[in-house]
Amino acid sequence: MTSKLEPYRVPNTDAVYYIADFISTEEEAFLVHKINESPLPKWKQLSHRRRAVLHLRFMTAKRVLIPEAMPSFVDKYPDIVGRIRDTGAFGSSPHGGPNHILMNEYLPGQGIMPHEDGSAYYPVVATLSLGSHAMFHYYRYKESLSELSAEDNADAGRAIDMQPVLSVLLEPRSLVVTTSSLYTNHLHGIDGVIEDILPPPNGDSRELPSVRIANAHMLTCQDERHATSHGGSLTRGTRYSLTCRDVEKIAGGLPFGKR
Ligand SMILES: O=C(O)CCC(=O)C(=O)O
Ligand SMILES: [Fe+2]
Repeated sequence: MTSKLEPYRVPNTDAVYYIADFISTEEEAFLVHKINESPLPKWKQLSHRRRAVLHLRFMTAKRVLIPEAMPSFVDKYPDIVGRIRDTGAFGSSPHGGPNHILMNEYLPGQGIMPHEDGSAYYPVVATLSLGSHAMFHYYRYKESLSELSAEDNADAGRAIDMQPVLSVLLEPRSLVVTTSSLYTNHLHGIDGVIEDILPPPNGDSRELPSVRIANAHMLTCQDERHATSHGGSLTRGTRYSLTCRDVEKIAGGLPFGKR
């Protein structure tokens, strides 16, 4: 990854970068307003939450991108796409920056099951959080078949080790960049809870989930800093995430080329 991102590298990994205050509170308020204004057909109701393929640029069922103009609230004011491009996160990707953005809405209590983002994208995702924090966990698969229980085998999927390999607290207005092995052979997810409980760092955490926040020292919001340094709980509000990726194949064979 580029040297520009290096100061934002989350300790204990070489694959995740955390940038607090990637946008201002004014920009956040503007974006949330724009998101809520976006026409309803753009929203898709998933089983647990709404996702708007604010498709900025559209992807077909065959996972090929059809060029479409992005709404101005992601590439003019605020110029999220340009700012992400400037971080160098997509410096080696086919189009040098994100060309596709999926937007998720999470009400308190809603989350996203551990999953992989898949191979249609270049293996970098930059996620902007708006409105509320989220506790974001990365998971690995269990290694060998012998570790699989009969139940796991019946499921025919690979068993997931539910002890996260890395947990980061995503503050509102922050950008988290996931790259390389944490993109390609790990999973990620957010628990569907109404509050995140953080144990006191050196206290007795036997009765509490032992979550170690890898980016605790990088946080800038008062409540998040307090909860991670002293223990406590953080109540979820409505959160929007803009997940920005580079779709490798573009319909019509017209390469975008780097801007
Ligand atoms: O909301 C987030 O931060 C994660 C969303 C996600 O993993 C996805 O859309 O693939
Ligand atoms: Fe994802």
